[in-house]
Amino acid sequence: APKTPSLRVPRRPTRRLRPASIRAAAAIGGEFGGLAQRRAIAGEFIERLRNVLPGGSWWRLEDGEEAGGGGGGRTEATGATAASALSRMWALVAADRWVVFVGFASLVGAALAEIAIPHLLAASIFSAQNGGAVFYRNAKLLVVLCLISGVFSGLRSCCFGVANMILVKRMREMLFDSILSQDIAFFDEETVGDLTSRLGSDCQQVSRVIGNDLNLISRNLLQKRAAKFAQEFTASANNVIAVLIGGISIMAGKLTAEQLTKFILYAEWLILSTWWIGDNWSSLMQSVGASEKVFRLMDLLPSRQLSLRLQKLEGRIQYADVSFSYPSRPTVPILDRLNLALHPNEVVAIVGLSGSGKSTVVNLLLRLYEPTNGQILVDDAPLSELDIRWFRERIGFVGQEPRLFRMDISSNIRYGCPREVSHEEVEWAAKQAYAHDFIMSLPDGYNTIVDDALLSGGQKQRVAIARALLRDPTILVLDEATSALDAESEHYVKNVITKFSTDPKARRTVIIIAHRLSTIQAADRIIVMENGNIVEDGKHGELIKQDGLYSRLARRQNDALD
Ligand SMILES: Nc1ncnc2c1ncn2[C@@H]1O[C@H](COP(=O)(O)OP(=O)(O)OP(=O)(O)O)[C@@H](O)[C@H]1O
Repeated sequence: APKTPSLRVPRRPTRRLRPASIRAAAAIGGEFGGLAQRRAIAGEFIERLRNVLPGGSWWRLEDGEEAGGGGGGRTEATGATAASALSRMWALVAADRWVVFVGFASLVGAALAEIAIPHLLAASIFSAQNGGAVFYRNAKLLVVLCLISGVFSGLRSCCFGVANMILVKRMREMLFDSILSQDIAFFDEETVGDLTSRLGSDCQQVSRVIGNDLNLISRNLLQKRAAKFAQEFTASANNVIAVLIGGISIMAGKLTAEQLTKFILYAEWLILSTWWIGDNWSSLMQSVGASEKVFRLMDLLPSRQLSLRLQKLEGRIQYADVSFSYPSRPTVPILDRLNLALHPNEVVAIVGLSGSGKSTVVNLLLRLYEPTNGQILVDDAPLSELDIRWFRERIGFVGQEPRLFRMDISSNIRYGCPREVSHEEVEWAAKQAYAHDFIMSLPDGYNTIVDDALLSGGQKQRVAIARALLRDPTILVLDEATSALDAESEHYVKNVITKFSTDPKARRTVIIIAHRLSTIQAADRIIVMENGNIVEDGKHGELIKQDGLYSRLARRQNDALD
């Protein structure tokens, strides 16, 4: 339903800061300052005047600065940005432009019908005095016009409502697409609240442009024009500016009561239309302001991606003098000239105290971030030049807290696999990950619906390992859960890792970030990290003999178990 000023609650007086120009003038002082101050006060007076005139905001309940969608408050657009924002919105709905055209056609139809109503209303009332055919003819016409206006108004609201939904849907899809393709560093800086606000309230506010503002502005503009046009036909009513003068004119016989009534009805209409236009104009500008934030995010491109694809990935990885700081904390070095070489099919465990940089080493390999200095080579090709999608399809990653979706276990294991897989293959992967037995003990086996809450941490990790193995990745990264695994799960994870190093069919390059040293004793090599550097490198037995950090960590964990 159209918004009318009378529906609004009067705005409580807001505390306003004195404009900077007044404060500056006061600070300058003296005669020159006095002149500047007078000018600034005049400027403020004009601003207040504009505020109470049509389109001003004195009756609004919300405070300008405090209101608006989350993450940035309300922004009003200027004319130039409004034109470009409107043309982009038009591009989004252009494929379904017929809805907008039908909406505008109905708008014109409804406005023309409505504008004739006051004229006929007055004519009907006054012809009722005399009774007879004229009255009945006017009354019938009035009913027909009301019907036409009702049907067209309904069609207009419906079409603009549909156009509105199309705009919001397309905008949200494009924005969501753009958010998904951003670099991980983008998410370090943007808060979830801001992003959901862009997708939610900002898109909704933008959509008001078509569904509400443009629609009502056009309707009222049209009615203003039509009212003026109709007014010219109400003879001498044009010469009257007030009811009082009208009354006097009636008494003097210059004007009929019918003419005065028509004039009053049209005059009221004109005033209301003017208010509505002003009101909707400022709302339109706010919607366009919200659209700027949305379009800015939509236009944000992820970092440049290259498209080198190797004939076959063997799984040789080399970190050459890699230094790194997270973009959100550029002054804090996390890795400092790190050198590390992993051979194809090697099972390497990375251990170290919390915060030593283990996950960061893996984040760089997954290309979630780019090294600040140095480079990572994969099969001797710079990682930064590889087609990232192609490379990630060949990497399996099992995080510390794997996510399961609310669907059956079989679908959870298949999730993300780029090819069709049979049930036998799913079962094979589950057996490799030591998940088959516990899955079979569930009420519906592989068809049991699960989600994050229905399985233990160890079981979820084994389902995630099965998911990764089903894709048969050349490189597998396993970030072992830090939270306590039950003894049985720990035993199975240990078995999985042992299988990678001993079973020729299961071999691939494996990187395990380990927190329980008991699980990685069978690894081909153990890398020990401290403060972003590698401080020890060797097999379990060798490192224990070295009596360094690894052996201290191992002793500490044994003591904890005793
Ligand atoms: N996204 C990030 N932005 C800024 N700093 C980060 C980010 N992620 C990690 N860090 C910082 O980088 C350092 C190394 O973190 P990292 O996660 O690599 O350590 P870790 O050895 O894997 O630790 P844990 O064993 O606890 O998982 C820590 O000081 C951490 O605070």
